[in-house]
Amino acid sequence: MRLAVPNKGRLHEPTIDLLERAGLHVENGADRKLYAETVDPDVTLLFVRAADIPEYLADGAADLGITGLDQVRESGHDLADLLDLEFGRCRLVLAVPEDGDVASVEDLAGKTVATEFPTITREFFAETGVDPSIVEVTGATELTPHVEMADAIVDITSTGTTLKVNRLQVIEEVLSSSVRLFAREDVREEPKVREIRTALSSVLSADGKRYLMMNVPEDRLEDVREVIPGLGGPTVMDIADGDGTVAVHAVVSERDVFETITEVKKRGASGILVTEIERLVK
Ligand SMILES: Nc1ncnc2c1ncn2[C@@H]1O[C@H](COP(=O)(O)OP(=O)(O)OP(=O)(O)O)[C@@H](O)[C@H]1O
Ligand SMILES: O=P(O)(O)OC[C@H]1O[C@H](OP(=O)(O)OP(=O)(O)O)[C@H](O)[C@@H]1O
Ligand SMILES: [Mg+2]
Repeated sequence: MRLAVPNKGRLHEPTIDLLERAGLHVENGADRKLYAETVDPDVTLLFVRAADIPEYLADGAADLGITGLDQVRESGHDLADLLDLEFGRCRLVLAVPEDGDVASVEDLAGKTVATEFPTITREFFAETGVDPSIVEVTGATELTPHVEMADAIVDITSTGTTLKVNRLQVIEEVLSSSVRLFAREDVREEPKVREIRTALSSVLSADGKRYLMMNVPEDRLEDVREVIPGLGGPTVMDIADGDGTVAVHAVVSERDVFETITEVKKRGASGILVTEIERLVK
């Protein structure tokens, strides 16, 4: 099974980091290598440009891929969107000069729009019934309205800084994107694909969660139970020679940890331990 991942750019590091945390350790993945083996003999990584990943999947050169939804939409390929990996969040927006004469989509009739995403942009305008000319660029799109190349742009924004610096304002959102695990439709049900999806999902489920362990006098157990927000009920275990004390383990949200500790202590808990969770398979 081949998994295509971004070879550089902002998506490379978080992708490798996620694979490592999911236990899919990358072997011999030295810089400049175009592919690498993983700890799983059945999974090979291909290092490819984020924009090319959909094509690799559609061609059958790779079975799975990690890239932005924007890239898959732009490619026009029909791929299975298996899991939102919750990074690379951005919006594709239609933006115009702050002090210009375009204030709405309708004002773009007969005008020009510059973009790195011509397919998505054409689809967007096809739905509006307005038909501007589309100029394709491969970067620095925000410059084009200032050099009379375009009247508007369709480009990525996340913090909004680049638009602001270039005195551009958003008039429409075209697409909301994030990085996802994609598969070719014909392999989506394969056991190995499910296994990889579960491993990645378990890392996301563990994010922001802590494992809480404590000793509780048996006769206070119900009081303690009441204040543990937990994922399902807590696990209660007998302690050998516990002398009326049981061990209580629970998964709680990181933001609830402080208050939970205060509350369980009040109710007689002792020996409280908090640890990080690497993965949580539901
Ligand atoms: N400012 C941003 N904030 C969040 N996500 C972004 C941002 N810019 C791009 N992305 C996401 O990252 C993907 C790849 O963008 P990035 O600029 O890292 O790679 P690239 O342009 O392909 O890199 P390179 O041109 O160096 O190969 C985009 O398709 C989008 O999904
Ligand atoms: O809203 P912001 O946080 O300012 O981010 C938006 C900018 O980020 C991306 O550019 P990138 O840094 O990838 O440069 P590139 O055009 O060279 O790919 C995108 O094309 C925008 O220009
Ligand atoms: Mg970029």
